[in-house]
Amino acid sequence: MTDLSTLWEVGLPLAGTAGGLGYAKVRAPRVFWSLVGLPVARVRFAVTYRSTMDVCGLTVQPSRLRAFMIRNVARRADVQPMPPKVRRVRGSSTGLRVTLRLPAGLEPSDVMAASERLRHAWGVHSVNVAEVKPGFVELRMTGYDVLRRVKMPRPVASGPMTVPVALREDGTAFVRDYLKVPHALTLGANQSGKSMYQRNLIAGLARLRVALVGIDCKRGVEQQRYAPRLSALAITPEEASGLLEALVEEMEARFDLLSEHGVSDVWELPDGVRPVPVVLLVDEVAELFLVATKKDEERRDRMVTQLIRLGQMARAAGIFLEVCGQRFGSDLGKGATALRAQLTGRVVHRVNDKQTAEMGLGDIAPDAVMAVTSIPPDLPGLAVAGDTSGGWSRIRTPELSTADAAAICADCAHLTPNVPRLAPFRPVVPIAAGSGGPVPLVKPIPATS
Ligand SMILES: Nc1ncnc2c1ncn2[C@@H]1O[C@H](COP(=O)(O)OP(=O)(O)OP(=O)(O)O)[C@@H](O)[C@H]1O
Repeated sequence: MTDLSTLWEVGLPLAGTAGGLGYAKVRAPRVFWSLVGLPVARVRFAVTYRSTMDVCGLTVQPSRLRAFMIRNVARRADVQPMPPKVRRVRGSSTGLRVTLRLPAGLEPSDVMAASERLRHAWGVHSVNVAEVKPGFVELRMTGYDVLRRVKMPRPVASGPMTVPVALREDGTAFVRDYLKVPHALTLGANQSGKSMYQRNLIAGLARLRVALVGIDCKRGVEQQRYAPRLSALAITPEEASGLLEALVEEMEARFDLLSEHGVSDVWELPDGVRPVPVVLLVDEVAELFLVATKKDEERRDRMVTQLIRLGQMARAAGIFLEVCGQRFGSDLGKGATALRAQLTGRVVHRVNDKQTAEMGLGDIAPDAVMAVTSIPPDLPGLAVAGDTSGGWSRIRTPELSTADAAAICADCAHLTPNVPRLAPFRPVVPIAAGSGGPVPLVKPIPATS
């Protein structure tokens, strides 16, 4: 009887705890990592650090002076190879971050090359290595697959033109910063998650003091719902041509303004004079390249030339491009590769062939092409983001419904600037579906241009 009651008193709570942890591991990996994974990883790291670095080839022989000190001051006969010095260890709800000071003879690429071995040695989901400053690297370990269920970290970077759009596999936010990377291209096959990416971007941009301009030649099926927050929208190639012409005129007028004030960038202008930044969102860029007649061909050539001009010069005038499509190669027609070269931020979702992955990343981050071809179809929204530094990372957007994105645009409608040159393209605000009435009227704030 006593045995039975002891078993009941001790076994039941133990079984409950084990069951709870097993449930948390699957359903709430963040909680499981914080309660179990992180303490275990910390201990494992502390106990095995030196031997792991040794077997991973990340140790160097100490300098002669140091070897002399070890022998004569510390009175140790054997002089062991030294691993990088651990400067800081920080745990988080997604992983563990360790800052290392590299000894002479080791460089960040040595640690990057060993990241897969380190991951296995410490039993974590991934190890990403980032150079934080010369001589220092940060090991960003994640305890579980953070991209399976995306939860954006807080606080995230902020700035006048920064939008957190997705989560990186190292647990940090992937931030679209237009001042660092002014123009970008997003590629992906059908159902790969391009629209979700655009939705997150628009929802973030809607809250900033920027003019959003849309070109969606699929008759506006994607962008029409964001109309309350759009300063201009074109839904046919004819309208797109006129809108691009107006944008180029706007850019030229802004250059006149820069020249009047003797500055080379809108951000150098005084606050009261600076024109509002403009972000042009082009959905399914291939639609702009399609031609049926000779007349269409002329219009296409004009539009592509205008887009290339914007790509080459508009950054200084505060006009940024965000282009999206399924493919973007020379097969689209004249000017496609010249335009692509201007779009230096790249996000490539699952694609149908290696060639498309190469179109997206081959010219800026060749190592990332393989990563794109291995994106599984059961993880829509997973993408590879690269930039001209050659660096790349896997990212995934949080889920955001079209209704929620449209509601954010409607809530932020009062932030919609009226850019006079783009006024003829101002979209008609549609009746909100199911609301039984119109969405709040747009209250334009006067443009300063
Ligand atoms: N980050 C994500 N997390 C979860 N589900 C996602 C994510 N991104 C996309 N999805 C889902 O995948 C499906 C396709 O997404 P989306 O419409 O964004 O793809 P797309 O590339 O724009 O497709 P298409 O070109 O056919 O319009 C949708 O059902 C969407 O809900």
